[in-house]
Amino acid sequence: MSRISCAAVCAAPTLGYVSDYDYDLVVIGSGPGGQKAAIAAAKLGKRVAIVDRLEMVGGSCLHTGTIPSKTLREAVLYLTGMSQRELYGASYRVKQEITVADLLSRTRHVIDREVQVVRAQLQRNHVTLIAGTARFVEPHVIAVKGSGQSEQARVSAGAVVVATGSRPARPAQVDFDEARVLDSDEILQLEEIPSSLVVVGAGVIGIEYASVFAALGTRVTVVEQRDRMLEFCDPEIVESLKFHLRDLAVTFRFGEKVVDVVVSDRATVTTLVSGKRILADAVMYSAGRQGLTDDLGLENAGLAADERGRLQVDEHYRTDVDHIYAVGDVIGFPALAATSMDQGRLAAYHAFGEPVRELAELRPIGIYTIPEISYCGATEAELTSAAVPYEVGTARYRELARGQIAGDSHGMLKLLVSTVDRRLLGVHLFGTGATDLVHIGQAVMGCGGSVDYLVDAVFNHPTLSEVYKIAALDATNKIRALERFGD
Ligand SMILES: Cc1cc2nc3c(=O)[nH]c(=O)nc-3n(C[C@H](O)[C@H](O)[C@H](O)COP(=O)(O)OP(=O)(O)OC[C@H]3O[C@@H](n4cnc5c(N)ncnc54)[C@H](O)[C@@H]3O)c2cc1C
Ligand SMILES: NC(=O)c1ccc[n+]([C@@H]2O[C@H](COP(=O)([O-])OP(=O)(O)OC[C@H]3O[C@@H](n4cnc5c(N)ncnc54)[C@H](O)[C@@H]3O)[C@@H](O)[C@H]2O)c1
Repeated sequence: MSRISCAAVCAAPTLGYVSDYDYDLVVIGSGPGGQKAAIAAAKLGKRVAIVDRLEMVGGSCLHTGTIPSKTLREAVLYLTGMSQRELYGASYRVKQEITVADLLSRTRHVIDREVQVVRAQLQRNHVTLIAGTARFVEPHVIAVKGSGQSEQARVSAGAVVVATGSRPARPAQVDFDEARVLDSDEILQLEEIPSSLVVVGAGVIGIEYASVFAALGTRVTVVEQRDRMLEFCDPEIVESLKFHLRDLAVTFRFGEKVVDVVVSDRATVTTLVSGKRILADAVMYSAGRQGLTDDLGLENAGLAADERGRLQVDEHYRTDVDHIYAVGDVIGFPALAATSMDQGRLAAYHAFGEPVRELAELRPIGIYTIPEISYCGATEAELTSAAVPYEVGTARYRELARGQIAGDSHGMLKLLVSTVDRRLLGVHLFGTGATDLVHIGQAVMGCGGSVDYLVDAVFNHPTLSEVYKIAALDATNKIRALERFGD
């Protein structure tokens, strides 16, 4: 175990209190939640340490989750030539035989660069990085074990932020062999691209990976116990995604549950409750995640996790023990890198009495399937059940010059607009750049803007952003027609 000290380590607290503890704050876990908690406290002049295994600096977000999966997607889009096929024809490829090495070299490069960024940020904010695995021995005392499993350090802390993240849930009856039967954290270790793959669980992780492998030419079967997938999204957009995935030879088995997976050195057979058997090169489980609290010694801190390893917190991310906070995946929903970062920052502010504003309620969802999906605000189903009258404005990328230039004819935007006061209530996107474009709608809605702003604003041409203007015109044309009918 090593302790990587930073220049001018341990700046004295500036807020007028002197602590007997080694650190004012110790953060356990260096993922997005932990990083932002540590830096926020350091910016307040606190003495901060963050504990994680050296090879995990940046968290599972950086090593097995968000960043590698998004980089893999980008590599697949580029090498398969998929996003250019509308322009150059169905047989267009940048590389004929794509190997795991081709894909992983890009992923490795991005991870290495990002680790450097995280370490540099911690260093320049004078956060001490303690390498190892942390465990509570007392509510204010944390023992750190190195790779040899022996205790290497003991540190005391005025406040603690637990940001230990999550791991994939693994059903006990399935024999994960790290070669053909894998969970979603292990999928990046595949030695070759499978020609067929069973994905168990059609949550966000399952569907993102299903679309990446389908784009690579793998025959994918998705098994999902519920009757539908991504039920929180706009059903029309989910239908469009399913259409695209089926077109890439994805088979969906909804309302089906896996009972058994048998593996040999050549293949796997997945058996469903209905009796169906699916032969495939590999199986990936993406059937939910479990908070990482098993070995944290929570009992020594006066805490307990629920059956899914999660810690309960109040609105300030404080656990039942006043000086211990928890953020990120370890507190469960929404379990996103996006939200974990802000939770970390807010927890640190609260711990040191810094005034905070609550996070804006309006939060975007981004799903990096191929094509991607993103939305913000209300869905049609929510507005209908709340009896809020609205009109829909729709625009398709194929109507945009930029859509033609980019070779995306299937992309679309749906705007949901109040017919009472013309406020924007929801935006739903499908296609190229959806996860970026959503922020235009988010900003307008966040400022209480109306559809008229989008009609009157001048947009750069040719851009995909113009999709907002066309959808806004569509919505206002419909509203006007109805109003005229009313007169
Ligand atoms: C495949 C996949 C794709 C995803 N895609 C997205 C996406 O596109 N957008 C998005 O917003 N979110 C996405 N997520 C979710 C996102 O990755 C997580 O929400 C985020 O990483 C949670 O951050 P965290 O701070 O809770 O910690 P994590 O990133 O989970 O990191 C926790 C860290 O704590 C460390 N740790 C654990 N126990 C200890 C201990 N006892 N001592 C010391 N250190 C410890 C671990 O080593 C790890 O480094 C994805 C997740 C997966 C799995
Ligand atoms: N783009 C993003 O924002 C992004 C990307 C990936 C992951 N994430 C986050 O990661 C978290 C975990 O995602 P996830 O997809 O693993 O979990 P999930 O809980 O969302 O989905 C798991 C799915 O597996 C199904 N399932 C469970 N057991 C099954 C069985 N035996 N047979 C068939 N189906 C089964 C469940 O019904 C469920 O639909 C989510 O909270 C998500 O927000 C976010």
